[in-house]
Amino acid sequence: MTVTNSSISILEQSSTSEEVDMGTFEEVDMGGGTNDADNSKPSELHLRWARLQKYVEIKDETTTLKGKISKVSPNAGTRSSTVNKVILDGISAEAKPGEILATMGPSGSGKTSLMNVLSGRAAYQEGTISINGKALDKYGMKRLMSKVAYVKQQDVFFETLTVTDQLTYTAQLRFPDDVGTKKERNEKIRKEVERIIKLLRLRKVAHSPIMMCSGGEKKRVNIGTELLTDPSIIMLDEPTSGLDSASAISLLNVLKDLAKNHGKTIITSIHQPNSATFLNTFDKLLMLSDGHAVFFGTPNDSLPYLRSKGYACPEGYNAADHWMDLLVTDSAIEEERKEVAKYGNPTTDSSKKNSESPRFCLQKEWDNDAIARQMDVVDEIQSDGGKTIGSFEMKDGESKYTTGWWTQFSTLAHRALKKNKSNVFSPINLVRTIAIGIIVGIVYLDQRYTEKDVFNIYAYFFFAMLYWVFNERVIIQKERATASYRLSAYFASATVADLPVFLVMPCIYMTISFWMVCPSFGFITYIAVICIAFLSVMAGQALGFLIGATFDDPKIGQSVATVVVLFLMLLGGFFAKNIPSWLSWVVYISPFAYASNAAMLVIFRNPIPCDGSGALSPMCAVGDTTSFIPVDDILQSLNVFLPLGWNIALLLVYCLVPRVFTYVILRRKKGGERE
Ligand SMILES: Nc1ncnc2c1ncn2[C@@H]1O[C@H](COP(=O)(O)OP(=O)(O)OP(=O)(O)O)[C@@H](O)[C@H]1O
Repeated sequence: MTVTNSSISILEQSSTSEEVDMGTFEEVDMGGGTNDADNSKPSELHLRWARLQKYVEIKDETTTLKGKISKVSPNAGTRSSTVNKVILDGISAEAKPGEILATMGPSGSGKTSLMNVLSGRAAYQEGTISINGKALDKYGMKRLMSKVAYVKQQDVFFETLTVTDQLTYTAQLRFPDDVGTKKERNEKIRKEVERIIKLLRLRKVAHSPIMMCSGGEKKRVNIGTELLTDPSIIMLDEPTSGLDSASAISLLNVLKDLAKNHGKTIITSIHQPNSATFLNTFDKLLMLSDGHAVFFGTPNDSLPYLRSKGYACPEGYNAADHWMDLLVTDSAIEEERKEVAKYGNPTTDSSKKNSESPRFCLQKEWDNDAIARQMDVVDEIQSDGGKTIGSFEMKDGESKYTTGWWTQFSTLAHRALKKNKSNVFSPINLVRTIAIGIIVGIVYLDQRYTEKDVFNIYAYFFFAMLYWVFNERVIIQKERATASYRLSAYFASATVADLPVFLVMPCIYMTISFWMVCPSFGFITYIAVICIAFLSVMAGQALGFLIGATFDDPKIGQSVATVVVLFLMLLGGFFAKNIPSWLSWVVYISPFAYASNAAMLVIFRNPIPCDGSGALSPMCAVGDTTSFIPVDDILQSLNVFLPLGWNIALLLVYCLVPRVFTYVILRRKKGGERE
């Protein structure tokens, strides 16, 4: 059994662009009409969006607090206690191949939301997104998702893998299976990984574990992972956050190189760059405030624009800082604005002050319609499920995965085993396991197959079955969003790769303690007991998976696991001799019970000789050294139920059923990821 008390954690990996199909960009329909993209290379994608509107329904707490029954939702037109919170309000702009578009704005202005929508990872309610002049419908958006590399804010890595390993495993998952023989495929992957390492200047750390890399290097590894599929559009959510200025500049230079020399379309959100970066690195700037666009154009043009609105940037002042100063509203002014909105007195001082707030002025002044008209697509909107949108087409029956199940499974299992190796077989883990084996061995040293040792033997084996429950970790890494592999392959690989974690250490522990505690029981009993311990461990692992998958918050998962395991353990046999009858059913759902039943059935196969101690009186009288206790009596006194086969079968059920439920839960969660 292996439900942990140390950590049940669910890690979310933001491997969001792992669905990329290799080599399909050539097929992109360039679209017709007058777009700049007409002159672009086949692999280049010109992304435009017009009048993008996104809102989410939120509970109107003021309504609830005041006890109102309902409130009219502004857009839905129905009576309800929810209101629509506008996240993006009619945003229009474009990102061209060879250019870097920077989105800037205060925290909460909608930068991440915009990128989520543009990459196809979040829904939007109104507006048009087009690629090379073709508007995308729902299916086109889905396919767009596979063409965009999306580097999220947080770096998510298997920290113990080296940079080269991380890139190689990702490439193995994404390169199509049918690019020649296995050797040719591996050679291609090796070359591609080398290319990325060179491109992102990662040579120095190519063979270092990721955890040893600096923040800037980690970001570059993250970008490199996304670049493996040679995407045409690269979106980055605040790639420079947490980096010192030298690393930030170096990273931005890499992006510049990708845009200028490799024709990538790059969209990046950024927090207050320095003046030189602001003016010289970005080709276009989209300034957002409260979900509104307040400027779109070149960073250089943004300064005359501000001047024309009466907000000229002071001489020598960082232009990006100036923008932010204008858009970040003083909270006192914001409070007053709310007051005015609530009680409505347009002649008060506060409303006057509010109308003078640069933030609201800039929101009002920006001519959204003019930009939207420029961004409107030339071709009529496609309404055929995206089938005519070049490479966004997905033929009937075509798999969205570029690799087969077995490639996915073996790569993921290999990766996870490598990752586990350094964690699990650390010297400290080995020493701990050996030490515990020896201590338990000393405590129960040299038990004999006689009356007085029956209880000790029972205690030793029960402890052996449950010890690992409280010592191993259950980690389910939910690599959610889209992935370049099937959930089933991932799940199977996670189970297999965790086996060394769950089996090798218990095996070492059992080997040491068994031969110290009961050497006279023989090799067959040793093997049988180890097999039962494995089943017990796997049943516990399954239970841990299930709890881990059910609760997104690892802390909640951990707490639930502790309670569940304690409950099943306490009522699972050894500790529960006179439990109330209304709780007696618990023993039938406790895998501990089946595991210890099976172990007892394997150990106590022959009648037990009485040794005169009277330990099991009245089965053996004091001084009686000639009688034997029948096996059935011993088993009955230890509350063992069901024959060996049944106990093993039920343990197997325990190993399988929670895994099936875990798979279903992960599947449902994965499905619900997109809005
Ligand atoms: N699903 C949602 N439900 C409710 N509000 C949301 C949802 N998604 C985004 N928001 C809100 O929309 C606004 C914009 O969020 P977003 O994450 O896009 O901002 P941001 O500009 O990227 O901020 P930051 O710079 O802090 O990352 C925020 O007020 C956020 O709370």
